[in-house]
Amino acid sequence: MAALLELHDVSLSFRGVTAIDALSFSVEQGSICALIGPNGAGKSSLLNVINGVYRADSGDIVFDGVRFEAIRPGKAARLGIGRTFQHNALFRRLSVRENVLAGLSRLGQASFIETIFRVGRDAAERRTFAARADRVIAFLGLEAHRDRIVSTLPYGVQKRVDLARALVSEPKLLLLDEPMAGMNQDEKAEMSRIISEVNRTFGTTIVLIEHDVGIVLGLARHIVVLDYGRKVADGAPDQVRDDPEVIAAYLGTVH
Ligand SMILES: Nc1ncnc2c1ncn2[C@@H]1O[C@H](COP(=O)(O)OP(=O)(O)OP(=O)(O)O)[C@@H](O)[C@H]1O
Repeated sequence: MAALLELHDVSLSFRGVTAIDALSFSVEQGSICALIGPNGAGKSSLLNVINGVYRADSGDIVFDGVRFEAIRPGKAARLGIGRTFQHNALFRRLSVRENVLAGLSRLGQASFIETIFRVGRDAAERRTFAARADRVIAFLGLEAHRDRIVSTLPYGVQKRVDLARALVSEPKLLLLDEPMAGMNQDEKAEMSRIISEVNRTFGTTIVLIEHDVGIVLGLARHIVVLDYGRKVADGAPDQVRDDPEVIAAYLGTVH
């Protein structure tokens, strides 16, 4: 299958500290790719470069046939790059539905406020967006929580709301920054099942950061291992698991 995402020699540093060091790899259309590596390896920075939150110092990215050196986050979203964050960036005082609708605000004609509060100019757009939000809410099993205020929900449910908000724009590429952080084993298994189902049902290509190697080996078809911003390994789970450099750099250390 063709690559949906290609990184070519991407580098990024913060005041002389190298976060990403001449990194190149590709992610196949329709696959689940996991980024693993110790704290500070550059994983979150890399997601930030791909969706335009950070600007790389050098190198370029090809996404769905479009080559860019830097991109604005809004443009990345419109091209089909969706994103969740390591620490939920949800609107805590708004309902689940309003948060999911917020994921559509960059796509329509209406303003952000008009989109989440379902008021304003374009009634047809409002109806389409509301139907899309409700479909994603149902798909992720969030119906019972639809009108509840996000801050009142358990953490595991909030992580699902974050995923719903990213998914509602129907991204081609979904970047998930530690979607299972802080979860117990049952919640991780449930989130892992949901991520697989999103991938299977919608064909969404997924790049995710996850520290639990057991989960990663079961979920991802492709694993990229980073250490000090460099690529240590890149391949199928079996290859990566048996790579001596990976064992030394990551699997051998307790995270
Ligand atoms: N905004 C920033 N300003 C300065 N330095 C930063 C910034 N973001 C990241 N860094 C530095 O870049 C390096 C890579 O950090 P990054 O957060 O990308 O790693 P990570 O692999 O995601 O780590 P973790 O697993 O802890 O989330 C680290 O040295 C970090 O301190």
